[in-house]
This record gives sequence, structure tokens and C-alpha cells, in this order.
Amino acid sequence: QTQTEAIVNPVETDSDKILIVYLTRTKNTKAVAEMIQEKVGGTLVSLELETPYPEDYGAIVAQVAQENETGVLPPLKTTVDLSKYETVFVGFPTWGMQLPPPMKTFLSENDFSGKTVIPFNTNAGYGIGSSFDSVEELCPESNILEGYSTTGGIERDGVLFVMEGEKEVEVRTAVNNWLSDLGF
Ligand SMILES: Cc1cc2nc3c(=O)[nH]c(=O)nc-3n(C[C@H](O)[C@H](O)[C@H](O)COP(=O)(O)O)c2cc1C
Repeated sequence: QTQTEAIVNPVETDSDKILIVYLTRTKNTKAVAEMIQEKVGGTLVSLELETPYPEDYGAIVAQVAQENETGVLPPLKTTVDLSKYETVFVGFPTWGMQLPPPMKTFLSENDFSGKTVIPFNTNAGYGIGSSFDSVEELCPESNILEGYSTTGGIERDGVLFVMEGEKEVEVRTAVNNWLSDLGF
């Protein structure tokens, strides 16, 4: 079925028209973004805030919880001209079982209508929460393809970067299979 869909509605494989935007703190999501780029090409962009989050884990958890509760969209330092891109991969960790506030800012501030949007995620094992649903809500006029998610770090327990050794091999294989299924 996936192959039929790919023929009917082929994904854009011209790497000039592919953008990979990601948010990362401990670099697990960044590692997945780089694996995607190795397979499909495209431009990699890391989302940076005007005012960076605190280094301290407890402090960032508290700040994100407050932003999630109040709906505050933290201003971004990163700006991207989306006009030349047709396919946008958006990568983020799960934060407070939601889409992280900076990615909410990015998706709210830019016009994704008519574009293909593909989410990817790392998390501490509790899953994507409402994050993929939020991508759909914030990009109502986009063609959202099936996303990819894997476990990353567990910062609460002092586990930061895990995308090395066997884990890296396993994730690279899964990412390549997912991208093939999408038609890349
Ligand atoms: C502020 C904050 C909130 C988090 N909330 C969750 C969560 O709700 N569920 C979960 O599974 N992991 C949660 N995590 C863990 C991250 O999703 C996980 O470590 C992820 O792999 C980090 O990605 P990164 O290395 O790209 O920053 C949270 C991490 C932070 C810093």
C-alpha cells in the first residue's frame, strides 16, 4: 500500500527542496536529523531561542511546564525562508508529554500550507505524547506524513546522549526503513 501511495503521490526527493529543522538539548534528536540528511540530503537547521533555556534540568522542566500551561511561545533566534522548500522534516524531543514550546513557535510563525511535513521525535520512553497531534493542528493545510519516534536520553536519570554504538546502528536502520516506506 505504501508503494502505491508513493507512486500516486510521490515525495519530493530533490534535496534542494528538503529542509530538516530540529530542536535538541542533549543532541539525540540532532543525531536522528543527521541520519535523515545522510539518506535524503537537504538543509539542516537547528532551532535556537533568543533567550536560551537554563542548563539546569529542574529549571528547564519548570520553565517548559509554565510555557505549556500559559501557551507562551518563546521567541526564536533562528529564522528560515520556507519558500524554496517543499518538504519539511520537523524533529523535537517530547517535553512535558507535548510538542516543545520552541517548535510550537516555529510552526505557528511560518506558513506550511501546501508543503509536506514529516515529524520525528526522541523521548525518554514515555512516547510522543500529544506532540505529533500538535504538528497536525499547527499545519492544517499541509500533507503530514507518518512520523518516526525512538527512545533517546533520560536526562532526569543522568542519561544524556545515547545515539552511539549499537543504539546508533539500530536507529539508523529504522530511520532508513521509515524513509524508504515514505518513498525516499
Ligand atoms: C524539559 C524536558 C521535559 C521532558 N519531558 C519528557 C516527557 O514528557 N516524556 C519523555 O518521554 N521524555 C521527556 N524528556 C526527555 C527527552 O524527551 C529525551 O531525553 C530526548 O531524547 C531528548 O532529546 P535531545 O537529546 O535531542 O534534547 C524531557 C526532557 C526535558 C529536558
